[in-house]
Amino acid sequence: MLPSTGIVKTLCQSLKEFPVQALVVDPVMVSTSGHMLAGPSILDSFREELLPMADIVTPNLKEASALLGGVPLETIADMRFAAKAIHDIGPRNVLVKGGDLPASLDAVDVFYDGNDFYELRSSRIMTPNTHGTGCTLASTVAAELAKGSQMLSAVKVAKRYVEAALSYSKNITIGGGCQGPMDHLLKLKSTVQRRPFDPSDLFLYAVTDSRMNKKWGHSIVDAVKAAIEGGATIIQLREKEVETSDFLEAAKACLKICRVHGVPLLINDRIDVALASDADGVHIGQSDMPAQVARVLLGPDKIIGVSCKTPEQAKQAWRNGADYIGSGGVYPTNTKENNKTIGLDGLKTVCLSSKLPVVAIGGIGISNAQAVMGLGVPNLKGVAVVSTLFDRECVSTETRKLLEVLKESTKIAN
Ligand SMILES: Cc1ncc(COP(=O)(O)OP(=O)(O)O)c(N)n1
Ligand SMILES: Cc1ncsc1CCOP(=O)(O)O
Repeated sequence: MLPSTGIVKTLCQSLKEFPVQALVVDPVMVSTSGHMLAGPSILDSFREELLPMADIVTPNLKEASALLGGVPLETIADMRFAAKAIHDIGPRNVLVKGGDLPASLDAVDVFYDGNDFYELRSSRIMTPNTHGTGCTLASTVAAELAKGSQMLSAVKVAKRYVEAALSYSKNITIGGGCQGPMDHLLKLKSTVQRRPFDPSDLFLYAVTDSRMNKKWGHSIVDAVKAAIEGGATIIQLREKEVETSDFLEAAKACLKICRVHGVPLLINDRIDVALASDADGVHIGQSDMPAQVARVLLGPDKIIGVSCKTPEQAKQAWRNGADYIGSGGVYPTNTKENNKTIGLDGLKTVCLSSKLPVVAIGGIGISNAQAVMGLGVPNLKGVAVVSTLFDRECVSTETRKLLEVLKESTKIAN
């Protein structure tokens, strides 16, 4: 929002003529650094025209106070009062940002949707580089809403993103002023601990199975080591029968090995284990934790894969913030009970319906991997396999053999 009465009036007129999918208003009047950016004359047009049209308004404490005629706002109870009072002006949702709440270690924001209050906490990042945080938060909310997120999810993702960007840029120096801007490009910089998700990681996707490991006397860690040795490009721990504490220990041990080899490690279904072990992400099914909730819990940097059998599910996965799709069973499988087979045609339909990279799964091995990759759809990036690698005595040899077949199939395709 630009801070001039004329512009606010023109904007409101345009919004009446051309309604938008969602209107996010950051009522820029006082910057994060405390500078006045607009005079009191703008308040009437905010209150009377713009706020009643807004899906959400995101004032900081000083702006909330100004919108309410200068009431002091110093506690979380005050912020709740302000959120309700601003909601009464007309916006559907209000987020009062408590970045400069006195005596608070956490950065606490209060979200109010007209029925319930939510206190959203994140750690306070001590940095002079806070220019642009409010605009970034509001823009991220808008971007999430455009992707189809619910309002509260969008706000949570935005808050996480701002926290991560502030933390990433807390020590950089830009210019000679006492305050600097935050750096939004953390995802593109190489200094973050894990490299960003690369769809080509899906090429040979090894998915573990505790029953198979038990049958062959392999520990999870040994099985993962062997798969990486054979050339697996990504690992998923799909451990349906282990205790949570054993799962967590195994995940931490596997993560060490995966990090050394630059191979991403994902956890099947268990967001809690992924969070506790700091694994690179999760793979979730249609009846697991919804992907948009997983995204809020895991933050913007973790990898999220979603199982999809239909174009509708694939479209939803995209809207929910998934990074890739696992699609199958392409062929019948004994590894997953009662799993519907979608065939090569079903796989192709899912691939063509989505912008996301896809990995095929289900009954895939040496004899049919080439037929799968030969489908020739650009976003089909690889195959995910369980029994072909892990229901075998020598996991590394089997992985190597499959890798050769996959490499051969890409040569043929090119
Ligand atoms: C890469 C990949 N794709 C699909 C699945 C299946 O996941 P889900 O539907 O959650 O079923 P379970 O694996 O939990 O039985 C997968 N695990 N990996
Ligand atoms: C987990 C899963 N999801 C769809 S099929 C399948 C099992 C794949 O196992 P396998 O590679 O042994 O057929």
